[in-house]
Amino acid sequence: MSTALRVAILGASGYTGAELVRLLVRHPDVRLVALTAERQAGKPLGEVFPHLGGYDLPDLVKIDQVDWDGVDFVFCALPHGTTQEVIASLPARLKVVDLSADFRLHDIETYATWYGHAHKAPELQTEAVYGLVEANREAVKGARLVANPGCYPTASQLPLLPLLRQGLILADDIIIDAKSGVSGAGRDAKQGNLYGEVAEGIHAYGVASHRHAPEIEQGVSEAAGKPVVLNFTPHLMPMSRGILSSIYVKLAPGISADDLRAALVAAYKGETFVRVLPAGQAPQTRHVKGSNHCLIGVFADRVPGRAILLSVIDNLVKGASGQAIQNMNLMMGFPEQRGLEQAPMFP
Ligand SMILES: NC(=O)C1=CN([C@@H]2O[C@H](COP(=O)(O)OP(=O)(O)OC[C@H]3O[C@@H](n4cnc5c(N)ncnc54)[C@H](OP(=O)(O)O)[C@@H]3O)[C@@H](O)[C@H]2O)C=CC1
Ligand SMILES: CC(=O)N[C@@H](CCC(=O)OP(=O)(O)O)C(=O)O
Repeated sequence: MSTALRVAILGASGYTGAELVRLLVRHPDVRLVALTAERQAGKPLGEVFPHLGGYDLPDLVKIDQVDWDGVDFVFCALPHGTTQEVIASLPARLKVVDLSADFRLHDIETYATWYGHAHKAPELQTEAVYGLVEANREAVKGARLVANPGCYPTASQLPLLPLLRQGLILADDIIIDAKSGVSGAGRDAKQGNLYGEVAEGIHAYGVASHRHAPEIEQGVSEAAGKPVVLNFTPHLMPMSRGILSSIYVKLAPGISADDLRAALVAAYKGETFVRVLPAGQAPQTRHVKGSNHCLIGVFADRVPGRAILLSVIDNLVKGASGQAIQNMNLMMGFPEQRGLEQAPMFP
C-alpha cells in the first residue's frame, strides 16, 4: 500500500496547474489523485496538454466531483477572486497552497481596495502564511494554508528584503522596472495576449496601478520596519516564460554596491534556489528557464550613491508552481528541494 501524499490540483488545465503536474509526476512522495478544470472538465489531461499525455493521471473533473476523503493536500491554481470561497469550502483538515493572490495581503481593507471586492474568507486570511520560503521558512513549516507569492513580488522581494533588513539601502527611493513573459497572464484567451499584440514589441501595463505593488510593499515594509511606498512598473515581453526585475536603489551612507553583493551572498548562503552572481555578471531569463532558481546581479550605478539590482526567475516555476512545491515540501516535512532539482534549460 502506497504511503504517498495524495494531492489534488485545482485548475490543472491552466498554465500553473500544468506546471505543477509536470514537476509533481517525478516527485517520489506524491501521487496525483485529482485534477480539476472548469471548461475543460471531462477531458483527459493529455488532450488539453499533449506534453503531459504519457503519464498515468486522473482525468479532469469539476471541483464538486472531487472525493475529498481520498485527498491529503491541495494546490489551488484558480483565477484570483474565485479562490477564497473554494478554499473555505474544503475540509479543514486539508493542507493547501494557494497560487492565486486571494490570501497574500494580510490586511483585508488593502485587499478590498486593490481587488475591488470585500474579502470572502477573512477568518482564513488571518491563518494564511505568505510563502516566500527564503524569507519565511519557519512559518511555512507550521502552516496549514500558504499564500504562494506572485511572480513579480518573488523576483522583486528576493534581492530587496535582506538589504532593507540590514539598512544597507534607503527604503524611500526604490524603483522596480519589471518585465514578464506572456504565460504570466495565464492560458485564458485575452485580446492583449494575441501574437499580433505581443510579438515584436514591448509595452508597460498597469502603470502606477498594478496589484502587485501593495504585495511587494507589504514584504518590503516588514523588512524595513516602517511603511514603504515604491515605484513598480510591469512590462509585457514577447517571450513565453521569464521575469526580469531591474531595481534601482539608493545606498545608505557609507555603503557600496560591493557591500550589497556581499550582504546578499551571505543572506543566501546555503540556499539552493537563490544565487548571487559575481561582480559584472547580469542574469538573463534564459539562465533560469524551467527551473526553480532565482539569479541576482548587483551593479554600482554611474550615479553616485546608487546601485542596480537585477533579478530573474521563471514566472511559472519560482514565480508560481515550483515555489508552491517548495512550500508543500516544507509543510509536509519533505526535503525542500525534492521534485525541484532539475537544472535550467538553456538557451
Ligand atoms: N501564470 C503565472 O505565471 C502565474 C499565475 N499565478 C496565479 O495562479 C493562478 C492560476 O494561474 P494560471 O495557471 O496562469 O491561470 P490559467 O488561466 O492558465 O488557468 C486557470 C485555471 O482555473 C480554472 N478555472 C477558471 N475559472 C474557474 C472557476 N470559476 N471555477 C473553477 N475553475 C476555474 C481553469 O479551468 P478551464 O481552463 O478548464 O476553464 C484553469 O484550469 C491565478 O490566480 C494566477 O494569477 C501566480 C503566479 C504566476
Ligand atoms: C504577464 C501578466 O499578465 N502577469 C500577471 C501576473 C501573474 C501573477 O503572478 O499573478 P497573480 O498575482 O494573480 O498570481 C499580471 O500582471 O496580472
